[in-house]
Amino acid sequence: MEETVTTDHGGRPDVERVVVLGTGLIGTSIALALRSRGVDVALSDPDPASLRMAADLGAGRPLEENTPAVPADVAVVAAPPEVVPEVLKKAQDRGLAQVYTDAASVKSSVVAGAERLGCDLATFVPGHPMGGREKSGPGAARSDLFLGRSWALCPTGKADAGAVAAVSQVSRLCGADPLVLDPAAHDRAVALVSHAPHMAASAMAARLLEGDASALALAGQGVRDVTRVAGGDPGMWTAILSHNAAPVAGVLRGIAEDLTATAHSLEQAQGPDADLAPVRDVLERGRTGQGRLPGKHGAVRRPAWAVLPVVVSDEPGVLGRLFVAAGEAGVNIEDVRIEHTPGLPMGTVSLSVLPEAEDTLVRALSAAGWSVHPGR
Ligand SMILES: NC(=O)C1=CN([C@@H]2O[C@H](COP(=O)(O)OP(=O)(O)OC[C@H]3O[C@@H](n4cnc5c(N)ncnc54)[C@H](O)[C@@H]3O)[C@@H](O)[C@H]2O)C=CC1
Ligand SMILES: O=C(O)C(=O)Cc1ccc(O)cc1
Repeated sequence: MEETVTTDHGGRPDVERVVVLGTGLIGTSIALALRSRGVDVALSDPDPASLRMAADLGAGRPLEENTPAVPADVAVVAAPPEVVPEVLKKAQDRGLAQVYTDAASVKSSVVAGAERLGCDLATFVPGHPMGGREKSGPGAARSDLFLGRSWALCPTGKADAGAVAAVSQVSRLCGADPLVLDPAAHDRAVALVSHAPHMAASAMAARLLEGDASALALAGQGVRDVTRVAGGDPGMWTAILSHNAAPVAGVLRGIAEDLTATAHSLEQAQGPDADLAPVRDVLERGRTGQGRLPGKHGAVRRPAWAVLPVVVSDEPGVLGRLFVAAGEAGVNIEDVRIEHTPGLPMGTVSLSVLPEAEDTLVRALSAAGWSVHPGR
């Protein structure tokens, strides 16, 4: 059961004041996105270093200790899944907000925990933003993390319609598309599209421990794509997997069957003309499945930045000079990616800029003697 949420208030948001409890990657990213839309944000985290960093990044101001005179519109619990129910209960008891949501990657266990602790389910709309990174903490936060992503909302039957509308608006303010589904359906879906893929990536990445340095030196983009998410925090992922154990185990069994059949077929193969039908079957189904993922035809709305590769020599100060040259041309660098081939004295710095600034930057850098490669 699922439905898209049509409650769109447009214009000036009704959600004007938000409290974010947990200022790690997700909490700080939500807070930054809301701040960029003019929302007043108060922050809280038991780790003072995380809280200070989030505040320094402009994600909001620290939440005052005492009970607020006026509750915020929405409180977002962006803490590890196992503590979400208790954080929610304390927040509701303090009257921090009129409506509550969370960001945990699992939903049935959070709802069960909230029920067990006697949380008010009329004002709680469990949520899950489907944007993330393989890094933790506020230092990895980005205001555009949720742009064009789905944001699952899993209200129980007891939730007020106004609470669902308010949380839906929070998701839209972060640039995401809210999608309502029940907690069990959510957990089955994310087992397939997030949790089992994470475990499969980790299992592949664990094989890399067996490779010697020369094997790893041959690694190209393919293995990096397949293993990227394996860089996530093992503690957090163990908690996520343990809270969605049966659905994830089911998907992993299917993967294991395909891999076992593939390995068996390859072991039986006698020469290049061997019948590899089982292998081909997995490859065919894999290609069809990959094609079912939305995104290729425009579902993901990331900012359309122009990317300008600049080949630079690997020497001290070169990045500083490049950034100064861009600044002198009046061009703001939105993002930067550095690729350095070990053993070579050169590297490529890819500068992301607003499309309308690209020509100016190309002209200015070329005139100053930089090796720019637009359109690559
Ligand atoms: N990492 C990812 O890509 C995604 C994670 N999520 C979910 O978002 C939640 C937060 O994950 P991340 O931000 O990645 O983790 P993180 O490790 O970057 O941040 C978690 C923060 O929660 C704080 N925290 C711990 N106990 C707390 C408590 N009792 N009250 C308030 N804050 C507390 C920690 O001090 C830390 O700052 C998790 O439930 C996770 O399942 C959802 C979407 C994506
Ligand atoms: O890194 C990615 O591509 C992700 O999809 C990250 C992610 C991790 C955990 C979630 O609960 C949701 C999204």
